[in-house]
Amino acid sequence: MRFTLSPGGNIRGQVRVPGDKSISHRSIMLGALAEGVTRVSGFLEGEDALATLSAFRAMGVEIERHSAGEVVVQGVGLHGLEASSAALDLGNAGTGMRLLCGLMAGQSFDCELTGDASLCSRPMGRVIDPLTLMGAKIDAQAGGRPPLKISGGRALQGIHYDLPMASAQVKSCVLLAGLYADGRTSVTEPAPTRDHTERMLRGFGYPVERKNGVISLEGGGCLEAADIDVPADISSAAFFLVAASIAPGSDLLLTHVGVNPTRTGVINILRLMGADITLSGQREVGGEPVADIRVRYAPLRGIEIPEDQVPPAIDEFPALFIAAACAEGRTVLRGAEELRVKESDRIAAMAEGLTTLGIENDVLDDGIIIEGGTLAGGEIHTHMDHRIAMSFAIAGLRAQEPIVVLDCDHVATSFPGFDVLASELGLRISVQAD
Ligand SMILES: O=C(O)C1=C[C@@H](OP(=O)(O)O)[C@@H](O)[C@H](O)C1
Ligand SMILES: C=C(OP(=O)(O)O)C(=O)O
Repeated sequence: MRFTLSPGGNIRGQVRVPGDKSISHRSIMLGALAEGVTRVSGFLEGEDALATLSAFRAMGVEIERHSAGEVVVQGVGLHGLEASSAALDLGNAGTGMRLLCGLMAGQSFDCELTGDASLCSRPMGRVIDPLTLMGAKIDAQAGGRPPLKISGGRALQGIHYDLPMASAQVKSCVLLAGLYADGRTSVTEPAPTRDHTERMLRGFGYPVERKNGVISLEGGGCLEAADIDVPADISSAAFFLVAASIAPGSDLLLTHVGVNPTRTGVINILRLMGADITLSGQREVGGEPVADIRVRYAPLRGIEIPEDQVPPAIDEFPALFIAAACAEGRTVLRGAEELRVKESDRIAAMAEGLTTLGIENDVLDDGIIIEGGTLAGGEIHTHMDHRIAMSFAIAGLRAQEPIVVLDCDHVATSFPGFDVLASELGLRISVQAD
């Protein structure tokens, strides 16, 4: 599937984008391992979260899908999973695989985890290392890549782990393994990362402590089922925050968006660039802060992105690079080497596409320098990365000529229905089969 963007247009209206991907993965995992029935609403029916759902079904958990976004998980308790007869296929999802590694390390049975070509090229050493220290046995392919074979029946020991990189996936993996470990498991992070795992564990009645930057829990407890209302995904809303900011005449209301402070880097960065973004109706839903976000067109200027905003905006940089391309002056990003190990190398993939559109940029090991300018048209390669596809789609609003975005199938991993919603809001997008 490819997107064709006709130049111009603006973004107007009101929309609730699909559910948060991080919270959707976790709702299935913790719901499955809880005692009792967990009802999830607002679940993201994207391929990544559905792969996690299928993995737990394959391990004997009854999970019903009702009307849009309503999912009912019949918890089996921390020790109630059954061995799957086939490898568990996590598709495109780094989150699914890395969090599952932690949980599977604590089971009594062996399992194999696999995924698509993108996932099988991503580094898993970052979770294998701490899990091995805890006593797990995990065999990987060359370079610590999937497929992974995780041996069951290992006695795990609580450890303290200093995360070498700011990664919520690694933090969550270690904490989830800690549920099965003897004694206390604790982590420190080089910078705060999304804390949905900690919040949801607490919501399921499992004590998680945070003291002087050390996050810890004691193994051997149990999870009690709790209902979960998944907020709209700020990472999906981000495409429209940028789209409305760059297209004159835009005025958009994004409703019920998750605004957990570990996720709002995109709002902070856009505001530093001059964006007109206001939050209203701030409330808490199931332990997660939620708000309605209004965004109106405003001229943007280039900035040096503060490094402390990198973790809370980690998935939003492809979209933010489009904002930088449309801004007046130079934008500099450093300290973001993690972007190189996402679904694609997002620094390289974005630099390539920006160059195609005539935007000057310099690639750094850990970031990029982008000179704002005029966007031409051209053919963009997504490297099978959903966020690259949607970022170049919104670039059409400011392009001089049509943009064709090739290989857009992966958009369904995080944002099913993106093209329809974007078109309703004013993006001049059409979809063709490859
Ligand atoms: O924990 C999570 O749900 C996620 C953590 C982040 O990955 P890292 O932990 O690799 O930074 C993010 O990029 C990913 O989309 C979702
Ligand atoms: C990096 C992402 O997801 P994951 O690591 O779960 O594949 C993302 O959605 O941008």
